[in-house]
Amino acid sequence: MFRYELIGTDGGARRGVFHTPRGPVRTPGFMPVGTLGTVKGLTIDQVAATGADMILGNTYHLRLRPGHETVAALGGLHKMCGWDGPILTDSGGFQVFSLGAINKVTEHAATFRSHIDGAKIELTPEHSIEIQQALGSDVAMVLDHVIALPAPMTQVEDALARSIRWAARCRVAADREDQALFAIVQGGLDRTLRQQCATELAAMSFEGYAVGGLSVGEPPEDMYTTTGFTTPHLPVDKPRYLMGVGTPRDLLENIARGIDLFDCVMPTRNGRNALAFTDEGPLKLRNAVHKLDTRPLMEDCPCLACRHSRGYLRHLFVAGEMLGPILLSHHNLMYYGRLMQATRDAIEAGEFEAFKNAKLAGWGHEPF
Ligand SMILES: CC(C)(C)OC(=O)NCc1c[nH]c2nc(N)[nH]c(=O)c12
Ligand SMILES: [Zn+2]
Repeated sequence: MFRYELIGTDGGARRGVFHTPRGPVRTPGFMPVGTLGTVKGLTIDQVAATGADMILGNTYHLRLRPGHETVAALGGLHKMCGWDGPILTDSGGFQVFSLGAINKVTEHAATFRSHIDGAKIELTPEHSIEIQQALGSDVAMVLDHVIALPAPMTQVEDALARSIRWAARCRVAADREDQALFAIVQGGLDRTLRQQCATELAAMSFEGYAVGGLSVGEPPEDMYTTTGFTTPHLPVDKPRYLMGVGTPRDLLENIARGIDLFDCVMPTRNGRNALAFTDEGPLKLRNAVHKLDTRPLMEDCPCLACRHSRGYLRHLFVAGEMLGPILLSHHNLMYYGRLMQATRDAIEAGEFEAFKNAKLAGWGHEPF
């Protein structure tokens, strides 16, 4: 049902394919975020046109609205959204700790109040799996205890140990052959904790391994170092997924350290806010400098925005037209999708290092 095929490597970078019942996921690959069953502002066909093989949904959000039973009644997440490719759902671990009015975490569950109607919800590892099975995603994530960094080492260790126990409970509860289960490595920025956690989870059998608890605002170099000493302790024959990451630079630096999959709201959220990703670095399109610029964002980009001038895109944002966020979201996802395609080609050609350095030079120092 699920198999990761390693096609080749170039230094620490891996070229592979993650085979799923709903089709192959080419790696390195980027997953557009479709939190509430929609990649905000784009039709599912426009998302497919960006080259995405797998999209992400969120257990926490869909559990609150419209509810996992409603999604199931509408035929499941694929049918409801009209996406027949692979879907990965996050377990709620991150969202509960970053969105939910968290009351308490016990060994049994993370209990929180809905940010929509204040309803009290008890998210146990078993309930998270139950929701993901009702949504019918192809890849489910274990429920992890995510804590904001920086945090005292005792807290990091306590959350890590609970995350491992919860991962074991998710493994027991997950009984759908057609749904893969990915584990999540936590441990802050600590080498020993990260390696211990990776080793322990690798000894349990999961179809893939995520690195969580990063992209937290720590300096990018600390994230890269942490990824670098974590991935060597993960199975070679399973995909590695760095959650919630990141900028174009983050993607290439982490691919160089053995990461295969990414998800991030950056391209879509920044697209809605008039920031365009290009090979010369990000452009803020509300800036008056673009007012009379007849050039597209990028000459060779096949997206819906690049049929127009920068001046027109600026006008749409200044006028508050809904087309602005739609066009720029499409461009940014196309940019990430084409960056991943070019990366896969560079790894196959054994030219990844030179490719990465050329991209970094073009981007300059992003203000992220
Ligand atoms: C900012 C803090 C440190 C809270 O977490 C992260 O940025 N962590 C990255 C992240 C994104 N999505 C996730 N989903 C889950 N289940 N667990 C995670 O750690 C993450
Ligand atoms: Zn474009």
